[in-house]
Amino acid sequence: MTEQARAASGAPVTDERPAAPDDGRAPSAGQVVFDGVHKWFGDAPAVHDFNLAIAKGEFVTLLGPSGSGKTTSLRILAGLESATAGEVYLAGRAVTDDVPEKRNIGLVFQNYALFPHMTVAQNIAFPLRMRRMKKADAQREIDRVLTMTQLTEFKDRYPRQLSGGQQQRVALARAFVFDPSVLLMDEPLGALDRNLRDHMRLELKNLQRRIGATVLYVTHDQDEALALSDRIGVMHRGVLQQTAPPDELYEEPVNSFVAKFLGQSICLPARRVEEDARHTVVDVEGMAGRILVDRANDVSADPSGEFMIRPERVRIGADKPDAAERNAVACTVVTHVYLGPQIEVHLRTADGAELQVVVPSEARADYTEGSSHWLSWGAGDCRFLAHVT
Ligand SMILES: Nc1ncnc2c1ncn2[C@@H]1O[C@H](COP(=O)(O)OP(=O)(O)OP(=O)(O)O)[C@@H](O)[C@H]1O
Repeated sequence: MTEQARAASGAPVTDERPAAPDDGRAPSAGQVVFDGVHKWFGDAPAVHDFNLAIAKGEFVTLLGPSGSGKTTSLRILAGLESATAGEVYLAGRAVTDDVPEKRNIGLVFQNYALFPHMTVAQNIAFPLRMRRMKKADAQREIDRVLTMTQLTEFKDRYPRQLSGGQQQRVALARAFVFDPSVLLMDEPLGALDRNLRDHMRLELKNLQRRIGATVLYVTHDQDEALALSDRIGVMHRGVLQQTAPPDELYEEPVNSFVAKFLGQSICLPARRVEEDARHTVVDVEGMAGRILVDRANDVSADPSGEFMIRPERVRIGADKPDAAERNAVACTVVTHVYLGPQIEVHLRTADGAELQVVVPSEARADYTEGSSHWLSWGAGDCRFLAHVT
C-alpha cells in the first residue's frame, strides 16, 4: 500500500499489547503517550527524549521552526517513521512496532493527499472500504461527514473541480469518517490563502469540539497554534522545550527560546547576583543598577541567563517612579515605527541596551528622536530565564 493510501485508510488496533507504564510521565489516562522517544537519521538526531501525554478530546499543537522535529514526531505516532528508542502508546497500549494500518489514526496533510481519480464521496469512502464496512453502514457514515463538513452538494465532483478550502474539507471528512481514536494534522491549512485559512481554522476547531476528537497538530504559525490549541508544545532542535496552555506559554515561558518564539519580548543577557525570600536581583546587560525579579519568575538553573519582559508590561513615562519595588531605567528614543493603532518605540539605555515598546499611536508626538523617557515595571512583570538559542 502507498503511504498516501495508508495515511488515508487507518484501521483499528485489534491485538493485545502491554499497557502504558503508570510512572507519571506516561499516565494511563493519556489517549496518546510518547515515552522517551528518540529519532536519529543516520548520525543526525531529529527528535531527542520526547515525552508527551495527550488526554482524550484534547487539542495539542507542536509549534516550532523548520527542522525542529515536529513532523518526525507526528510520523512516529502515525507509524510512518520508526522510533530509534522509546515507546508510543495509544489508549494505553504500546503501538511502537505496529504498522500504520494497525493504529486507529486519521491523518490530514498540507497537500490534502486526495485521490484524483475518485469523487469526493469515493475519497471519503476509502477508509471504510479498507475496513470492509457494509455498504449501507458506510453510506450512513459518508452522509454524516458530508453534512458535517458541508460537502453534500459536491459529493460527485472530482478533487480538481474543487477549491483549496473544499479539498481540505474533503481531507478532513475522510480523516473523520472512520471515527479515529486520534487525528494527526501536519500544516493542514498551509496551502490556503490567509482569509480562507482563518475561516478554516474556525471550522476545524468547531468540528473538533463537536466530535470530541483527540488531535495532535503541527504548525510553525503561532497565531494558528494560539487559536486552536488546548496546549502547545514548543519544539527546538528536536527537543520539546515546554508544553502548556497558550496563555501560560506566553506569560510564563521557561527559557529564552520559548519567550522569543511566541509573541514579542524584550530579552537581554543577565546574571543573578543575589536572592532573598521574595526577589532575585539581576544585573542586566545595558541597564544601570540592579533589577528585581519575583522569585517565582526566576526559572534559570544557572546564574547566567536572560532577563525577559513582554513589551506591553513596560510603562513609559516622563518621570522616574518612586516606588521602591518598581524597576526603572532611563532611555532615549532612537526612532519609532507607525503601526496604525500603535507605534513601536525603539529606545536605547545610557549603557547601550536597545529595546522596543508599543504605545498608542495618538501619543506619537511625545516620542520624537532623542527625547528622554523612563521605563518602569514591577518585579512580577519580568522573568529571569535559562538562555537557550
Ligand atoms: N527521512 C529523513 N532523512 C534524513 N533526515 C530527515 C528525514 N526526515 C527529517 N529529517 C531531518 O530531521 C530533522 C527534523 O525534521 P522534521 O521534518 O521533523 O522538522 P519539522 O519541524 O517538521 O520541519 P518543517 O516545519 O520544515 O516541516 C531535520 O533536520 C530534517 O532535515
